[in-house]
Amino acid sequence: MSTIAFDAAAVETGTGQVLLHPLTLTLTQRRVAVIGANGSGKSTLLRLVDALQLPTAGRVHVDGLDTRAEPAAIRSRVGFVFTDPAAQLIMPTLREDVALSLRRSVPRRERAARAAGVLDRFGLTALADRSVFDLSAGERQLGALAVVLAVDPTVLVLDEPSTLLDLRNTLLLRRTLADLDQQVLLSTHDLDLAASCERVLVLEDGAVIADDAGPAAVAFYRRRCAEQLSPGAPGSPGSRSGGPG
Ligand SMILES: Nc1ncnc2c1ncn2[C@@H]1O[C@H](COP(=O)(O)OP(=O)(O)OP(=O)(O)O)[C@@H](O)[C@H]1O
Repeated sequence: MSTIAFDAAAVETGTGQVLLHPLTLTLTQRRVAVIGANGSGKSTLLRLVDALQLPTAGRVHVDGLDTRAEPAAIRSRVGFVFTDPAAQLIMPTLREDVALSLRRSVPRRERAARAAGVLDRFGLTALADRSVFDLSAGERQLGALAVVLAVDPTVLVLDEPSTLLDLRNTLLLRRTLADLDQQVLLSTHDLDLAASCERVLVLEDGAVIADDAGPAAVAFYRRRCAEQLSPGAPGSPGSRSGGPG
């Protein structure tokens, strides 16, 4: 299993806004989820792992590789699935996109068969040659996952992978992730998916406020949200705190 290590890793904008407070932890579990409110810093944390975002302080390592010093080696190891499949799919069809992602690792004569196998695994064979613009959002999201998994990354990072999926495809995604050999780090608002992970980080305002096994962390997060919405809690609807006198 891989090791993702955050060593006082922090992210600040050029204007001094803190997106992620210094974070020190080591992730070695097979399935790790990051949950939290909109804007709490989940995507920022995930992007550090693939060197899409470099820490403005501290370090991030994947299997000993420093994301700052070796971004290319990091990216060949870490597959990143974006929330928006349009950010991932660049070819006219899924078949071409999967074949493109295989161009560095698979000889040309073997690419077609490999691409067909990957698409079949996700139930995408019937859609493989259709224009990606004619696919539904959920079909594109599954396609983007297939494109990234085709090259067999060591670590798979997924930013809200089930946002666009219907129940059947959500279950397909869950089963696919459960069966993978790779280490998986994902952010999600799907608390059932989070609860099925071995370890869950709960983020709030750019800081980890809980770090626990799936069900315990999800229960903590539910309580936290309920407390914040209860009458009189700071920031809750109807709360007068912070408002004009
Ligand atoms: N380059 C940037 N400059 C200023 N603020 C930024 C920048 N990038 C992100 N942010 C802000 O940082 C906060 C965290 O963003 P992030 O995308 O990590 O949140 P998130 O937890 O993934 O949210 P969501 O659940 O809505 O996807 C947000 O308030 C966002 O607006």
